[in-house]
Amino acid sequence: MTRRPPNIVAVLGAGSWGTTFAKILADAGAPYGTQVRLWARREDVAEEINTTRRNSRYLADTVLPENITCSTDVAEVLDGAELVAVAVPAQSLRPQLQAWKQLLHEDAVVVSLMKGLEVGSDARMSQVIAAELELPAHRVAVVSGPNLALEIARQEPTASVVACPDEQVAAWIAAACTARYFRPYTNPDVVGVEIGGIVKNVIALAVGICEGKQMGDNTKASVITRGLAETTRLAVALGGEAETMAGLAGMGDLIATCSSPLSRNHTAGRLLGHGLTLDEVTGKMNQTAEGIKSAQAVLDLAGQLGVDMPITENVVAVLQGTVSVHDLGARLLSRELKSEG
Ligand SMILES: NC(=O)C1=CN([C@@H]2O[C@H](COP(=O)(O)OP(=O)(O)OC[C@H]3O[C@@H](n4cnc5c(N)ncnc54)[C@H](O)[C@@H]3O)[C@@H](O)[C@H]2O)C=CC1
Ligand SMILES: O=C(CO)COP(=O)(O)O
Repeated sequence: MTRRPPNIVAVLGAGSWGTTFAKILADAGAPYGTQVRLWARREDVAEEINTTRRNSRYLADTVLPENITCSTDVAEVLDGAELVAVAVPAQSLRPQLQAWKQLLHEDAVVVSLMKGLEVGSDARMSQVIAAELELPAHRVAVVSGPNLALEIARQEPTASVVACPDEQVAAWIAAACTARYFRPYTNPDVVGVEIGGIVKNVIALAVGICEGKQMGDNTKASVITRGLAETTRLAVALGGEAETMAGLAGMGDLIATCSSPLSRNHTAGRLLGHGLTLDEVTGKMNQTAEGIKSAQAVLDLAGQLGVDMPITENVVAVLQGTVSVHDLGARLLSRELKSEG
């Protein structure tokens, strides 16, 4: 039996992706009377959305649908929500979940929109959500793909992936976020989909550094392709599918992030390549570039599993200041010769 669309959905986090995903859910749910409730940390953001239908700090040119309301009161936002999507910076997630736990609807499905790995535990966001909220696997899902928020807010067509081990739940979420400009596919491979989204941020830092150093398209294509190879090795070692890495959440997201000036990770890399320090880069960007913090966690995880991730290793060394951006290209090329596979 097909499950009816959710009456109420909640989106926690009113940054660029949370606000854009709220718009997708609102456009998708409008014919069914779905109400979308967005949680913002800041009162001025909530007030602006409710009174002007805009979130000018993150999505200057977008008018949000009428069936979105925004509040700083998370209890109000979660009340009765059957579907809850979360888009806060990865490193800030765990401490917030305890406060949300008691407020969650008893059957709610929680969807991670985040693309980061937790520093310290090396946990994926779906793992943090399942552990802290004590949810079974069929009530935790991930949405990931080539999804630059600003393009989607402008309603430029894109595809994405909804990952959940329960295929009916994945199909229910996919239906709830299918809009004229947003086409989700389903995939039971949560590990692969999530790892694709996490590691592409680290590879985008490397590509950005190469671009900042005026290196050309051959260099960038080489880093992207070998970046996909190391992402695939990590995903497979964790139990994910190599096939997922050839899809939207793997190659698709990697291409979008490594080629777009809209990507914060790509931009951060480019600024590093121009010679700015890490502090100068983070000071200049007032948005989340997850790869900066996740890179070390990715490398730790790879180390535990005995997975070779040379690009990630070099990005971490640049971020730590032990390798100069001037030496990155040469370091990537001077590795021992081996077969491509
Ligand atoms: N922007 C994009 O195009 C996409 C972003 N993502 C992922 O979505 C997640 C969120 O990213 P964005 O919305 O882009 O970030 P953002 O920087 O645009 O917004 C982050 C939001 O989290 C809030 N926030 C910041 N620190 C917080 C804290 N300590 N506690 C609670 N809330 C806090 C901010 O007020 C803001 O509302 C990231 O994991 C990112 O990788 C995924 C797909 C696309
Ligand atoms: O995940 C994204 C596109 O799919 C957004 O990338 P950035 O976080 O680098 O902007």
